[in-house]
Amino acid sequence: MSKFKLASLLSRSSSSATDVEKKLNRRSFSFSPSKPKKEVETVSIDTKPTMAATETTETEAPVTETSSTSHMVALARKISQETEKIEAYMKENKLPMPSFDVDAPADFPKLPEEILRSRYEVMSATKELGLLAQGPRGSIRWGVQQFLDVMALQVINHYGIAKLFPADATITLSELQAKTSLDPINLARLIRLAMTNGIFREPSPNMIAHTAASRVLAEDGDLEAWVGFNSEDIFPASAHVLQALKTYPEATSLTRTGFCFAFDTVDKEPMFATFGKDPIRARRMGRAMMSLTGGEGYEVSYFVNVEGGGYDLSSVDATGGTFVDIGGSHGFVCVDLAKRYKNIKFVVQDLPKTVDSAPKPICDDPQAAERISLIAHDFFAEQPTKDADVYYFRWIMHNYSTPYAIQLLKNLVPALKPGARIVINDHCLLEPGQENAFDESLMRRMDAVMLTLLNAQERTEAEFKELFKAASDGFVFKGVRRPKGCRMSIIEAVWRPDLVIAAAEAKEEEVPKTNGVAAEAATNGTTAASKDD
Ligand SMILES: C[S@@+](CC[C@H](N)C(=O)[O-])C[C@H]1O[C@@H](n2cnc3c(N)ncnc32)[C@H](O)[C@@H]1O
Repeated sequence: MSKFKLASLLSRSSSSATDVEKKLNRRSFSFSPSKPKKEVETVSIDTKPTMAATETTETEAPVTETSSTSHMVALARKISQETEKIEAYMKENKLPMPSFDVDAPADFPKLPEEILRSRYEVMSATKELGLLAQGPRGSIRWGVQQFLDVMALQVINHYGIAKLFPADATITLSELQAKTSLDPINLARLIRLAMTNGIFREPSPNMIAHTAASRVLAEDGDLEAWVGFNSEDIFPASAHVLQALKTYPEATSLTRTGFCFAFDTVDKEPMFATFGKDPIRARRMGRAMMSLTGGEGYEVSYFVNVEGGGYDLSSVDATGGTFVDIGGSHGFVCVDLAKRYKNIKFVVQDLPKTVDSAPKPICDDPQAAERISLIAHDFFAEQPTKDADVYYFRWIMHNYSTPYAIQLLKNLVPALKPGARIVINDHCLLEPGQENAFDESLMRRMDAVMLTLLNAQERTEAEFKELFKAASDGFVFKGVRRPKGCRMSIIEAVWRPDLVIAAAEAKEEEVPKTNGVAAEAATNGTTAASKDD
């Protein structure tokens, strides 16, 4: 008997989210130890973690810790050294230094790589120095209360306090109190708590003024949505994660999440369905996502620009092939790709409501627009676009726990032609301490958000590889790349059922495993095959 059931490998394999949940309501391999990370091709900001006791920087005059220099002083010197580099660059380019003064820019301009690196060094070292200055007990005692800062910001954002007076004006506390239905005493106490984080200031007793932070909260609707989504959806949901984990420790179901416990939807509906019924909340989440993904390190250009380490589709372009963007929203990735590649045909798939609300025409370039079609498709059903060259998932896999993610890949199988590429564009977690400290904290928070809302997760390279392997032996994992400066990685596999068939036949004929590519592919998940490709 062949080890590989070819019929099942090539069979149609769609099923609904609920079916998946019933069949596979367990975490299948999340706890498998990952191997030490091999060198990734490119990583974003190449700073070293600063928590290590023996710390050096990659600057010309490294700050080293000697027996006469404490780690705290080494950190303080590093902060000073890296800040001076930032200042020198800003002065040279006649740019203002960061400030919370009301008229200061809300963001740094786009910085060259080494200055960006200095910024990250300062952020990481400052955090570490702050923890050391608090001491271990103090860092925990006071760290655990950070949710109160979120609570103050939640209330201020919800009541639109920042929009109640102009950026260049001051207002008395009583005038501000008169402009809102928020109880006056509570307004005063929460605004003063927010001030400890640079949001508003009190230049003289009972006179309130804006800072650059409160000003941007008033002016930037996407940031307002980001704060609303985080503080009114994720924050209450996170307070129920413990309850969810205690009740359903396997933590894979979309309807048994912290979110579901917080909003009374346990075993009723997943978060996406709850938002589907509430247009205001759905719109807020959409704008919040725009605020995140339009930000530094997430731009679509990182995927599109081959010169900067993006994904090369020129061979697909040469043959006029097809690119399918699964869960592709309004198709903005395909629009950018279509402007670069003049022959590729694009199919954007999403839920009917999303497809219906896409702009028409999809973009202002007719040559690009005519090659992009949008179709309604539920990615928990079998893939309807057959024989495409590339199937692309951006920000999709991290929304699902392992059983669902495997199902998403299985649903492709009936549509795949040999050589079809499956490209996932998501965070890919490095081993602890390999990322710069700021990015690591950001990605691990995102991982926790996924747990909170969807019992989902960010993944390591090993976990992505296992997803493909669990979905079908026909997927050949090709590895992970990350464009420089980008937080998202490009994870790729190719569909090679021929190798599985050959391996099965070889096995049936009792050909020794060492004989050839096929047997190797069958046993180790296909390294040889990817070299072949
Ligand atoms: C996090 S967004 C990612 C959107 C886009 N790929 C991007 O990079 O911004 C997830 C997308 O998946 C879509 N989606 C959710 N459930 C879906 C389903 N069952 N079938 C198809 N699309 C779905 C949502 O409408 C949304 O556009």
